[in-house]
Amino acid sequence: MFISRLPGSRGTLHAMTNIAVIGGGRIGEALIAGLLASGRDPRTVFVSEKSSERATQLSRRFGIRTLSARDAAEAADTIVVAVKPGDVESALSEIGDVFELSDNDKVVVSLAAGLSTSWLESKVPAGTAVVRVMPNTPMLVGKGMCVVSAGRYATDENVAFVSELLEPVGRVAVMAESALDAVTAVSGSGPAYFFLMVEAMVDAAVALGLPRPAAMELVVQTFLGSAEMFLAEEKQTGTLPSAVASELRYAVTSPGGTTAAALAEFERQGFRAAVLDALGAARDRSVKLGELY
Ligand SMILES: NC(=O)C1=CN([C@@H]2O[C@H](COP(=O)(O)OP(=O)(O)OC[C@H]3O[C@@H](n4cnc5c(N)ncnc54)[C@H](O)[C@@H]3O)[C@@H](O)[C@H]2O)C=CC1
Ligand SMILES: O=C(O)[C@@H]1CCC=N1
Repeated sequence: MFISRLPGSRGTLHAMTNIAVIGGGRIGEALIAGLLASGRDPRTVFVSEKSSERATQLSRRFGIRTLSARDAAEAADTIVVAVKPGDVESALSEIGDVFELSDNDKVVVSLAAGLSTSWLESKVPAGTAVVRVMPNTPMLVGKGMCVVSAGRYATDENVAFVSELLEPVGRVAVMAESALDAVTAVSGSGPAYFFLMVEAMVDAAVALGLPRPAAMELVVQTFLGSAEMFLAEEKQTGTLPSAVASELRYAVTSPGGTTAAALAEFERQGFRAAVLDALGAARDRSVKLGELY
């Protein structure tokens, strides 16, 4: 069910592949920025964006062409749909006849939360290869987490192709589609939980009398360094068991010390229960989004 690859193991398969990104919003931009920062030729990326102001911004920022959804899809082998779930149907209808007219097999990659591959397949000509991906915004800096699931007509080659296309923007895992609602709750929405924690800690630090810029530096560097410790462990041992989190936490927690006092307060305030309920709510919302359209 789970094949995970570290970034950096990319091949050359995608050097010449044209990619159409339909929807140049936050996640579309993160993908484009990550792909270009990794060395992809801007002439191989097209964006279609409803807002002309946004389209101009993207084209200026990245030196890529902005086209209509139909023209972008026609020019590309890989069509990435990066619009809100409620806009996916109309975006796909705009490119409808491109599949029939084209002599190459195009792959449709949906980044939309909640929408199943079977629903997506019902909006494109029968037999079209559809791959569902749950990305996250750290793609912007090449540190994304993308989980890839194959639709009914997507071959192993299609999945390998899409995985390789995404490797330059972070880590890629292949999972069964049944996992994707939970994945969305964990890694798709996850950056927002982290940013909330940063905000909360910075505000708390200010309440303790630290200047806000210093508080921000302390918090961000602490999280960055802590995350790097996991990577160091993985590099050293080749695995990342969840017990590593406990061990690293124990190493900070002196008996009767400051950390133990803080952790006891987190437990008293129901921190773990809040996390459990929050991720459950995100998972349920993803399921619901799939039923809405
Ligand atoms: N923002 C995030 O962190 C993540 C978002 N996603 C998924 O990515 C999709 C996009 O989300 P965001 O980028 O946050 O939304 P967004 O609202 O920032 O971007 C969507 C963009 O699509 C454009 N658009 C709408 N219909 C269009 C059409 N027919 N043709 C061309 N452009 C069109 C809009 O003008 C807008 O700029 C959603 O389906 C969401 O579930 C998935 C993972 C993470
Ligand atoms: O909030 C959302 O619906 C999207 C999907 C995952 C992250 N952002």
